[in-house]
Amino acid sequence: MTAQILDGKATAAAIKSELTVRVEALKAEGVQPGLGTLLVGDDPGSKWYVAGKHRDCAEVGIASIQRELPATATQEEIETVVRELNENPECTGYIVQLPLPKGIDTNRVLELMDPAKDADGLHPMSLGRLVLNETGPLPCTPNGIIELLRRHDVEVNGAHVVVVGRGITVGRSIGLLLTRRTENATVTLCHTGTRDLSAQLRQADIIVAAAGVGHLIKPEDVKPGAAVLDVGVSRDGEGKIQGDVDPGVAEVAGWISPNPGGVGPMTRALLLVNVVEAAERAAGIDHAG
Ligand SMILES: Nc1nc(=O)c2c([nH]1)NC[C@@H]1CN(c3ccc(C(=O)N[C@@H](CCC(=O)O)C(=O)O)cc3)C=[N+]21
Repeated sequence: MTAQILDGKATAAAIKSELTVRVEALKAEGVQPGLGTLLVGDDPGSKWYVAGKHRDCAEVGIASIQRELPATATQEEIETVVRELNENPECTGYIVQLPLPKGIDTNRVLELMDPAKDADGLHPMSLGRLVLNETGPLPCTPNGIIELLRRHDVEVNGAHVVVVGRGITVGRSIGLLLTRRTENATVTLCHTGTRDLSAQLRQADIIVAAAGVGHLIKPEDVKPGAAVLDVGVSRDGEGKIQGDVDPGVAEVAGWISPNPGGVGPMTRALLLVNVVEAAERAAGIDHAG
């Protein structure tokens, strides 16, 4: 058996074409959504991601507001740009590209952001709202994973999802989405302290691999027919990017997300969703959909 593909690239394209329609509707109401990005330093990877986000914006009609600071920027200089973006009416949502340089208090920067403009869904206010079942921006990668499953008709309701990794952007937050009554999954959160990871994984109907450990998930860990989502990014001995899922898993799983081409494009698409929804909320348009 070879797993069916959870095609993130195609699904992200479909979401983007739906967003184009919503952006047109906003423009008809006189609202122009705009995504701001703050990039500090000159890490080539971060530059590339940020450029990709602005390319996505152009595709769906969202304006781009780009702010850059050198790697030597101080906490105060970064916070000044955050305040400017908070007040800039052209910026309806924004992200501070992570990680910030060493020595910068990241949480202090993020807490300074206007929660109404949080495009990542990772502001403490947004995460708090998620815990409290209130509407607000959702974390992009978890939301992208759920949307990817939904659009491929993979049953989440009643499923046992085993998540590997306790990072803020994926591991810690995805359980909050999956256990809402609308998703209705049962979630086990595993991490490096989990005693018998293989035993946990073998119970899973759906595996979310977000540990950042190359090829951590082996074919023998996977229940035949399970859906496996590869979120991980790490480098092998030769510096080549690899996912958390061993290629052999495709022979056992029922569904697999390629990496690249799976969760990454979905993260970017759901960022755009957050920008459009924030602009809709600000304009008093109700499109929770
Ligand atoms: N405030 C903030 N928000 C983020 O969302 C954020 C961040 N900081 N810092 C860095 C990480 C990383 N990240 C990626 C998103 C999409 C792809 C993506 O689309 N990757 C493509 C291909 C990448 C390639 O070919 O190199 C894919 O998986 O198919 C990758 C990485 C968002 N991040």
